[in-house]
Amino acid sequence: MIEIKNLCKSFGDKEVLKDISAVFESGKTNLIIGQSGSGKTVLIKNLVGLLEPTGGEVLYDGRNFVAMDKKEKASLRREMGMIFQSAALFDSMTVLENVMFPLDMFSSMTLRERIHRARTCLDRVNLTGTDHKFPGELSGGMQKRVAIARAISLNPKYLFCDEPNSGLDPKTSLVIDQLLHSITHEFGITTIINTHDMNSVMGIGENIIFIYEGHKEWEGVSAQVMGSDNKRLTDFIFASDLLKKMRKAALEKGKTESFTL
Ligand SMILES: Nc1ncnc2c1ncn2[C@@H]1O[C@H](COP(=O)(O)OP(=O)(O)OP(=O)(O)O)[C@@H](O)[C@H]1O
Repeated sequence: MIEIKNLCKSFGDKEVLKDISAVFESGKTNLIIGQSGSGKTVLIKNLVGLLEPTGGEVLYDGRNFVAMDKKEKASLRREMGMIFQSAALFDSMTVLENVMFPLDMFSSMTLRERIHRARTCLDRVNLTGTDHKFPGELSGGMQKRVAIARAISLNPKYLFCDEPNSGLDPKTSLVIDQLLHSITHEFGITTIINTHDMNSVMGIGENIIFIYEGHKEWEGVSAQVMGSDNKRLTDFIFASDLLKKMRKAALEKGKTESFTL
């Protein structure tokens, strides 16, 4: 579980995160949503230590990350997996080498054990047999799955995903969402996903934090989005006329709980 308490972040006079408190539970897909520029990436960067908060606490299962020294932070970082917007794979390395990279860097496993572990992770994301391919030979969805395999190679307790569906078609995005969801449940990971994807919100939003201009405007689960009377949230989620009409029709039929995009 990750808990943030009164988190603030400013750049000079510019206040980007304003007193955000939230709990991200383990074994759940926690989503951070919000308009472009609302502060989602800055929030994730504060969580993983790429930025220092101006105020507040970040607690990893009770351990205050902000107050840790460099060595303690480095050790906690080994419990984190990260998936970036672009899959951020090493183009000159094979798929297997990419997945082995964190193991090479941070584990004391033998070569045989590292290969075995990397292959197990590739099997888990349905990429058996792609060991010797290079990222450039794979589709965008397959590259994301390699990135997921790499992110779980060290058995992370915490998984951070920045826009995991960017650049993917809706069907492939669903595959990635389902994979992240099932891995999260299977291994009891605290997963935090920064997303714009409304299918993800409705499909895997087990805990949703909606950030508006740097503050937490709303939180809930996907089944509560539809019936919410928070106008900023519904304007954001149901941005197009088509979605507004679908929401209206579903509300009229009283189908707020079962609505999916
Ligand atoms: N290093 C920085 N220095 C100054 N301002 C920054 C810095 N990083 C981010 N910001 C500002 O913080 C605000 C929030 O940015 P952030 O990248 O978190 O938005 P976002 O919600 O992730 O947007 P998007 O969905 O487009 O990625 C923006 O106004 C941005 O310009």
